[in-house]
Amino acid sequence: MARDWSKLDESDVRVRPGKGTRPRSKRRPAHADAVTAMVVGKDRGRWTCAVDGDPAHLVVAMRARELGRTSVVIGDAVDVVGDTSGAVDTLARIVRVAERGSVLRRTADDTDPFERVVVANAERLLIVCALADPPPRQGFIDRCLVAAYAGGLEPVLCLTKADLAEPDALLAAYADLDFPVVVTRRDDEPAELRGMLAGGVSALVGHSGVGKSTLVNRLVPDAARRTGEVSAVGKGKHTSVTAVALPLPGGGWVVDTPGIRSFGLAHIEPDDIVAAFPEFVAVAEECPPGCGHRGSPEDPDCYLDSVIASGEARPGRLASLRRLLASRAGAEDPGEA
Ligand SMILES: Nc1nc2c(ncn2[C@@H]2O[C@H](COP(=O)(O)OP(=O)(O)OP(=O)(O)O)[C@@H](O)[C@H]2O)c(=O)[nH]1
Ligand SMILES: [Zn+2]
Repeated sequence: MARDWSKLDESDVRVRPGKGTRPRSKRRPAHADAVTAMVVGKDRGRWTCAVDGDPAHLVVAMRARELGRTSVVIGDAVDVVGDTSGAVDTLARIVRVAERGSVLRRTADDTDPFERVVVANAERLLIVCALADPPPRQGFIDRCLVAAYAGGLEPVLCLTKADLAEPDALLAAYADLDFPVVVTRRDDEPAELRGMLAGGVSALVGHSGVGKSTLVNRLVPDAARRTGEVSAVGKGKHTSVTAVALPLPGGGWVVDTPGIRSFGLAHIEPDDIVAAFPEFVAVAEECPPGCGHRGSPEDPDCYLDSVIASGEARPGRLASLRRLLASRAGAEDPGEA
């Protein structure tokens, strides 16, 4: 997703053919007065941006014409010009979008064949999964992990409804993956989770009914009001909010992603997943070209097993890695994740 901004600035140069001795191009100032902001809401061609990341300084902006159809999503770091006071009925302009540090893509579906980025620059992906009601689905968690690792986000697994079932079996299933797991229940303060989410942007995913709203309302005391506010600023109230970043009282943001039921994994290469398992990276380069690293029977010449044989990695790590590779390949849980 790296963009070359020097190139993009050249779209500022307007060439007028056939005007005699007039200068054939005019270089506009490169928006020296721009302020930087984080996109926290998106609704029908209007973006809500927090100037300098300040949740109290929200500005509604449109996309400057020179950006064309450049994608601008929640979490993007943007440069904004024009009236950036945030006063009612003002409209600023987004003139630049910074290179993204991480991306979360939703999967293509019937209404849109492209895997679009829904959240940019999130530090972590909070995978919310109920221990019961609805029953946990490991296939879903695995696909979320693939999306997180490949997109450059740190996964955090949040197991909810601990009053209904024990977390032991799920904890065991992920013990080899070395990412943080937190267990919550509605009648407990989510203090540990609060600590994990402090600072940076956390994107939240989970099936309907797992307790995301319950959690968000706990973490962001005025979440309901803010959701309305962000969608209402400047344009009147709309209901079609796709994703919204909500400020955490202790700093940082949570992004709920309603409607995101699965992630786009089609563009992900096996090596993108291996990259999240440092002890296998070097050896993976010795595999035959195009190796999917899944071992027999899919990749009988895969070299990763040698790391286990030499004792440099735990067998559980390779098993977990291969489970994720299978998940990416759609071997498990095909269709909806
Ligand atoms: N027993 C129990 N029920 C819970 C817990 N957390 C949430 N629930 C219940 O589970 C149901 C779904 O919770 P929500 O917070 O609405 O779930 P959600 O993930 O936001 O669901 P959607 O809005 O459909 O995406 C509600 O009836 C909650 O009261 C919990 O820790 N224990
Ligand atoms: Zn291999």
